[in-house]
Amino acid sequence: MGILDKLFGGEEETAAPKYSHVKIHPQVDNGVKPATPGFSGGSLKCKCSSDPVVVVLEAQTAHNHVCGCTKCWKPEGAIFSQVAVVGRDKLKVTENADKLEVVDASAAIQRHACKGCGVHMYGRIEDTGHPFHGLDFVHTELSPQTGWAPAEFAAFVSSIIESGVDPDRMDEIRGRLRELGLEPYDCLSPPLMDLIATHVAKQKGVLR
Ligand SMILES: N[C@@H](CCC(=O)N[C@@H](CS)C(=O)NCC(=O)O)C(=O)O
Ligand SMILES: [Zn+2]
Repeated sequence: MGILDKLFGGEEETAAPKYSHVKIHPQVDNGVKPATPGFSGGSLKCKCSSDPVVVVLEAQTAHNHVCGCTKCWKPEGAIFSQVAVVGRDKLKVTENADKLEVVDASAAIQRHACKGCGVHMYGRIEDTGHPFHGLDFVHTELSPQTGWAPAEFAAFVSSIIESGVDPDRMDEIRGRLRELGLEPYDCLSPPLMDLIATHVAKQKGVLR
């Protein structure tokens, strides 16, 4: 690019991706696609070839993100899960609900997994005092529809080490997340952390 282009905003210089060899999750590895405007829901299906569990979501999801924690369901080979939320009143199990079981009843998020294929169909918070009560956690990659809200950030990034990822790979993994526009956080994103803290402050009565 010449000096005049630089001064007067000629051609844009876009850095070539440096970390495209680093795989995060199939839904984001080739770039994050925008949601379809007006998209208002669809279905999720587990991976069983017969009698699959089907869940219907009657709304677009929010706060989609990739999560590096050890508890969220990930597709084979992925180091991150991709998980979004939807209002619990917008989620219905429509087929083969009898195949679902709660993975860990003591966890805040009750993850309902298919006993056949192991896929987590939804996670629900039953504790009414929890900041995220009312929201269910879902993996929209299980949907045949396109148009779902894309991942916006990366959560619990350092936790991938707990799954066995070499700590020496963290720079390239955070580098790839940034290239994809998924800002890496070691807990949740600042808006969600603020939401949790506000909830706690109101519960304690230090904020109204
Ligand atoms: N370092 C832990 C973090 C687990 C964690 O706190 N996960 C978050 C994100 S999904 C959470 O909200 N967990 C609540 C739960 O699993 O019920 C791990 O990787 O297992
Ligand atoms: Zn998680």
